[in-house]
Amino acid sequence: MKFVVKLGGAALEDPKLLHLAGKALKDLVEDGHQVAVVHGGGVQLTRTLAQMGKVSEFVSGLRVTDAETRDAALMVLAGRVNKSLVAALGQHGQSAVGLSGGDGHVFRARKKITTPDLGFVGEIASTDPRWLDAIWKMGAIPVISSIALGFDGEYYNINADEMASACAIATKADALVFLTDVPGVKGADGQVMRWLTLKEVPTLEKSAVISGGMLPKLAACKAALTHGVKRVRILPAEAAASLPDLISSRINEGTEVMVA
Ligand SMILES: Nc1ncnc2c1ncn2[C@@H]1O[C@H](COP(=O)(O)OP(=O)(O)O)[C@@H](O)[C@H]1O
Ligand SMILES: CC(=O)N[C@@H](CCC(=O)OP(=O)(O)O)C(=O)O
Repeated sequence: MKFVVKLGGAALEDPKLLHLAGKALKDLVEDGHQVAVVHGGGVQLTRTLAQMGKVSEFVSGLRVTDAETRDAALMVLAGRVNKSLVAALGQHGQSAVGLSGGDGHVFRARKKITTPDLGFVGEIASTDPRWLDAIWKMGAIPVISSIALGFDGEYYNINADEMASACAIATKADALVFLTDVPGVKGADGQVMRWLTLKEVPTLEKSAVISGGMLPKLAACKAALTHGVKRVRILPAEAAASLPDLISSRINEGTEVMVA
């Protein structure tokens, strides 16, 4: 099976979770699966920006990104966070190749047109997954940061959930899993929903049961499901070890997002 696993910044903060996730990813590869990792790093970027004296501002879960913020995103996401993840996989004896969307033109971006304007925030305009195939042929895991190269020569900051769904669609993945810092999507009663259909999402958004970072995540789930990705799950990073159980549907953690 082909898995795209998205690792959120909050999960990457905790060395124990990183260790757990790294082991689970290596086990999947050992079992003969193809695995691509797309990572975030929002928390880490916010921290670096604060050190630079910049306050982070988000609109519907997306960071307002001026040129200085975009350059910091390159430094933090494509740099420190990406390389740390490659190193963590290496500690498990799993080789990994770090790249951002610009490398090999795997992901090209265009500016996201929004009101208000978000600056250098992009969306994926085209993909070329051949480099990912080459990395898989070598038995390695591609580790992809959420930066993509525009046709105007500028790098764009892409929400990592959106990048993960673009990756799952481009590679025709069987499953897209979001490893995150919450036990799943919580409903109006505060309980984790074991299943969530796309039809239910707009009502939950209108009543603000779903907000913040969960908005782009569910938009990414929808994009993947409507473009042929069969399994989409939001999973607490603590449950990373149960990733292989996803294949047999024996998994009892997180929220399975479904078309209907
Ligand atoms: N209904 C909901 N259920 C769970 N989390 C929610 C919900 N609505 C908003 N959230 C927020 O979404 C966040 C997860 O998104 P995000 O911070 O972007 O995670 P990640 O870094 O893994 O992408 C949670 O920490 C939580 O604050
Ligand atoms: C446009 C936009 O908002 N990009 C995100 C990219 C990182 C990300 O998405 O990280 P998490 O998955 O850890 O939240 C940002 O700047 O925070």
